[in-house]
Amino acid sequence: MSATIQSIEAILVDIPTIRPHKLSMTTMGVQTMVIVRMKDSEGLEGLGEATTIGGLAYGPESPESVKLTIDTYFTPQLVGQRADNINTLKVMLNRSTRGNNLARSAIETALLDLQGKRLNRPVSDLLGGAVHQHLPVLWTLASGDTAKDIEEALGLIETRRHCDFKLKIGSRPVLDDVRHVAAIKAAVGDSASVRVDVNQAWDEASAAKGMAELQAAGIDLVEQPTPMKDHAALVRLAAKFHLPILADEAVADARDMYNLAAAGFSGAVAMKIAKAGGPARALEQAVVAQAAGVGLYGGTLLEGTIGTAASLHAWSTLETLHWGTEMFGPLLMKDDIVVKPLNFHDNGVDLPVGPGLGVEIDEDKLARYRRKA
Ligand SMILES: O=C(O)C[C@H]1C=CC(=O)O1
Ligand SMILES: [Mn+2]
Repeated sequence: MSATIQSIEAILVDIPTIRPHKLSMTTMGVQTMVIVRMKDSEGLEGLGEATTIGGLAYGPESPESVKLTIDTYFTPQLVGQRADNINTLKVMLNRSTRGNNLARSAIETALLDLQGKRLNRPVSDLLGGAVHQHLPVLWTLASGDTAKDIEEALGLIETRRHCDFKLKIGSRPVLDDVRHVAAIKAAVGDSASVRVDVNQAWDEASAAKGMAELQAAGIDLVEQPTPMKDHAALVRLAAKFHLPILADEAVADARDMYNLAAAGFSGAVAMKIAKAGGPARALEQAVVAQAAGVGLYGGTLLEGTIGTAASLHAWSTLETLHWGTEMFGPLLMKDDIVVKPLNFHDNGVDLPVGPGLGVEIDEDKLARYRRKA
């Protein structure tokens, strides 16, 4: 008799950030995680996580809506079902519900963790096996202050915690942003790769102006300069500049990747388990990108350790991550809710070991940070 799903709990957890994190659409002082605890009839527990950025500032799902989707729509369908056939469960949810990929990702992650624990194998094995045990991780500079960003970057280079940086821009006039970026690039030098994320803030003309200046300043990559739905602008900008573009909000899943590549886009894509609807679904997108010659990058929605570990298991199965990863989410938070944090060293992070995700909840910490009302 196979184990069945007995209960699913979706818990809102609020953890302050180590400093204000300033993006084009909001400034974060706290990160909210939706932690999923899925129990089966044999007493095993699968963990999942969904995050977004700034409530509804980033996209159409909020932490609160993710919890509601899971509690009201997913849980009643999943409880009582066999836990071990993940594909059948995903087909069931796909037929009865649409969108809500953040909630879907937390559920797929919890199912994979449960399956891994049942089989005594890491999640990466369930996804075909890890090619890498240590993955490169960049850091995002987003204090909003050029001098503070430079100090932060030099400290991280010194301790070999990170050697590459992504700068969040787009909230100031284009040329002010360019000055900020160029000053940081000059301070960190040639050995550090410096990229920018505009989070859709520019129109096409501003993007053309900004990209010309950023190319001259030695910037390596420009992430989502223009609005997500304007695929044509991304294609035109990619054709105009040597400076490559990283598509983020424009590409959630394999279908989006196909559409953008078919429209003539060249560059790279930020894969995120949250956007795609789970670690396995993010890897479907990777296959399309690889076939189209689009470079791969392991992206984050600033997940805590559970979501970051799930992403790492997925990215570890890929031979080449052309632009590395940004799986630093847990380091942006003041505290963690797991017993053993991830091991960040040598400009990267180790893939966690052990069955499932290889992550265990610290019950005291969870009790402290879970939302009370
Ligand atoms: O890429 C994004 O838009 C989201 C995120 C990733 C790193 C970071 O600082 O913000
Ligand atoms: Mn981005």
